[in-house]
Amino acid sequence: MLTSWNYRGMGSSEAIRSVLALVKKLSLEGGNPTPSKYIDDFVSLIEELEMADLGYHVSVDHVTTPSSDHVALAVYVSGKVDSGPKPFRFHEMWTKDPYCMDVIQHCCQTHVHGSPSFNMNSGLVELQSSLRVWNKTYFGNIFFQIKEAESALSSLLAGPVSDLVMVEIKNIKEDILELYKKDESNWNQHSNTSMVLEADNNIKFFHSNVSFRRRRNSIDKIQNEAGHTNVFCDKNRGIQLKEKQKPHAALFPSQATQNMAACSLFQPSPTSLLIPTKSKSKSKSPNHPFLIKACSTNSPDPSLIKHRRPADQNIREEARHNHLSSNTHGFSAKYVPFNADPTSDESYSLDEIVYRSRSGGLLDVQHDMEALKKFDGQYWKTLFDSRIGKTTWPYGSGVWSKKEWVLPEIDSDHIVSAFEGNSNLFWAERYGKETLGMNDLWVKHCGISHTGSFKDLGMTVLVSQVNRLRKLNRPIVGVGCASTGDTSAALSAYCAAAGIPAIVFLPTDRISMAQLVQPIANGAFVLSLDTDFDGCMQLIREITAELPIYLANSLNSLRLEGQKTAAIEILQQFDWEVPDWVIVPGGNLGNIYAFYKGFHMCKELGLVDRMPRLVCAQAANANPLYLHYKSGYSDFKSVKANATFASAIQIGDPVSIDRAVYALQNSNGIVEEATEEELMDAMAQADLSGMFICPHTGVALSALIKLRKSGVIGCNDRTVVVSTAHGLKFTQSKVDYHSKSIPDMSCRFANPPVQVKADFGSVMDVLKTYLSRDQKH
Ligand SMILES: N[C@@H](CCOP(=O)(O)O)C(=O)O
Repeated sequence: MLTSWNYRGMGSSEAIRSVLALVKKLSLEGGNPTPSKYIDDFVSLIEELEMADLGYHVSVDHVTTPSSDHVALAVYVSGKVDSGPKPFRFHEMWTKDPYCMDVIQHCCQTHVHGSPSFNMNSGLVELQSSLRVWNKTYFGNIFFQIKEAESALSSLLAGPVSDLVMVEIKNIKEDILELYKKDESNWNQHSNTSMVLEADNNIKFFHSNVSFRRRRNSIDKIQNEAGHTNVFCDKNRGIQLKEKQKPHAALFPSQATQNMAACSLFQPSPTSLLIPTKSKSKSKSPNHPFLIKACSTNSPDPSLIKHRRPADQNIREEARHNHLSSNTHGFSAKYVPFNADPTSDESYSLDEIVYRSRSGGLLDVQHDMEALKKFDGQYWKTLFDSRIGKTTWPYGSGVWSKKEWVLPEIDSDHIVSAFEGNSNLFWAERYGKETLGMNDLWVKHCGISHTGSFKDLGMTVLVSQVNRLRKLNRPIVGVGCASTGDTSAALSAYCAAAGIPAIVFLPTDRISMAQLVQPIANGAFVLSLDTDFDGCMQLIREITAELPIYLANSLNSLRLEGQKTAAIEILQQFDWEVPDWVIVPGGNLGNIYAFYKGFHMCKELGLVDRMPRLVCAQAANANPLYLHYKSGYSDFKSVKANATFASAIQIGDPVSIDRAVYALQNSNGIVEEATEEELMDAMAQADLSGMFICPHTGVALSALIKLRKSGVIGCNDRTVVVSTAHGLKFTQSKVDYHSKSIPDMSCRFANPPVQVKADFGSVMDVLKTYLSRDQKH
């Protein structure tokens, strides 16, 4: 051992401490020794030690002439150094772990047969050894546990990735995160201990140690998303980090670095940090392969980036590489006649271009439920939950996170998605309480979406299938739809994203300016037709029968496969608890069936045990379903739809009437209607509570108001109102309402702007009036 012995009493090893004790004794006896006197004393101390027979042999090989209060010594210590039992030290970090309390409680409860002091003493003795054992097993092998988990993860990632494997991957990643947390506590504890032991005793030693560690652990290059590395070298200091962040985190990982680790576990993080290895030091600094890993500056460790997407790959290619699109469980779906006789064997591949059954009826997408049922409800819930909010292609989408239930056979490579879905479920606290006396009212904001309406959910599916068919060289020259504004906006955007021509038929002057400009901006071929939606729908059906233009209206049952995911999402957002009521505005009536189908699948596959009751809400000016419902679903008669502020549901001959009736009959459903005044008041009143809804959502809220008044919906019923489009698409109707320019409408909740002269007195006057009025309220 080479050491520098400070005769004023500083040292570090056990042997030297023993020597120091004797030196101090000597000092007390003989006064403060001078350096030269000290050398003699030291030699005799060594002899004393020898004679004391402490179980080890100590000898001084060389002593320099002291030039300061430090003397260089070569001290040999051999034999067993018995420093006595290691003192028990209670670690603060233990208290942060819930299992620690179990250990403590167990030890406190086991000794109940002696006197209280005996019990306490026995408990403490046992606690001491139990905590030691627990600490060793729990914190002692984290490094190996991390290694094991990582290698399990690597093998899983290297093999074909099935859905079960994905769940396993997720679990392992979560385990690794937990281990990192433990590791962090462990090293925080150790850093504190080191500080107490070393820093207070030897500040210089501590700082030189820290400087060494800082140099060794500093970041010398940062790899960006494109795989390029920025090197930060400073000749004077060796290696220096230019970024604002200092690399202290590398010494003992902080919460921030843990969060970054978490980030990099689940998704490629924009920047990977590479730390140079200076030596195979015995540093206790933990080695975090996902975040910070030692690697040579010149030859980066390839394993460092094994979980990151290579720089020249995008998320779609990454999915391809990881076989994320493989349908290893053989899930499948086909078209069958809607509500078909179970004995019918009529069916079509989803790759066929077919919109009607042989008898001219509607079609439905039927999934192989037996294949899906091989996995229980818990499996599906876990799988769907694991995909929320990621950027993994294509599961980051609320629709494609349920891919197995939507289009199981499509290759992820063919999917056209804007990561739609995952829309906000808004707790309408104030509106619910003040307007309806309800405390569990929710608004599912499907309009907070890529093109501002729920149509995105269906359109991603339809355009993806078209994309696939075109890749399979099927002769599809474009995709067309008739629209009241939202379908055309969604179709145009998704087609533009995929480079597929979109053709939209719009009724002149019947859609909002915002809705009209959407397909125009997205490059669709826009036909403004002098008819209503029903006229446009009739025309597009005829045209698509003649030309190889794929029909994108919800007559095409593919659309509903995407739309049904909104229902699954609601359940998911309630942690798989079923609401009592779901209220959906209805026009062409595909959506009410889509909601039914989503809820029904969740029940059939064991994710939930019941269905909510459905309510379909129509504008009184376009109410064919309401009239049909009132007639007890006898003969359906289409109507001439009159102008309504809820222009997107101004439809008199809904394509999906049979689907809607089926959905309502099988969910103990109700149909309600709303006059123009009711729907506009409901919209304005909801807006005054902080929403900004579309008139169609106003129709749904009017239905709710009526059902609350009649007592059908109870004050504690958990109720979800589906908001179908973004309010910003319908600003003109709001402007008309708030400027009270709608004939025969009192506009009770209008809040028109006040014109005021731009001088202090005038502004004060109007404010005084306003504020005193406010106080009276
Ligand atoms: N409200 C729709 C009308 C068309 O309905 P769809 O279900 O066939 O898309 C629209 O926004 O165009």
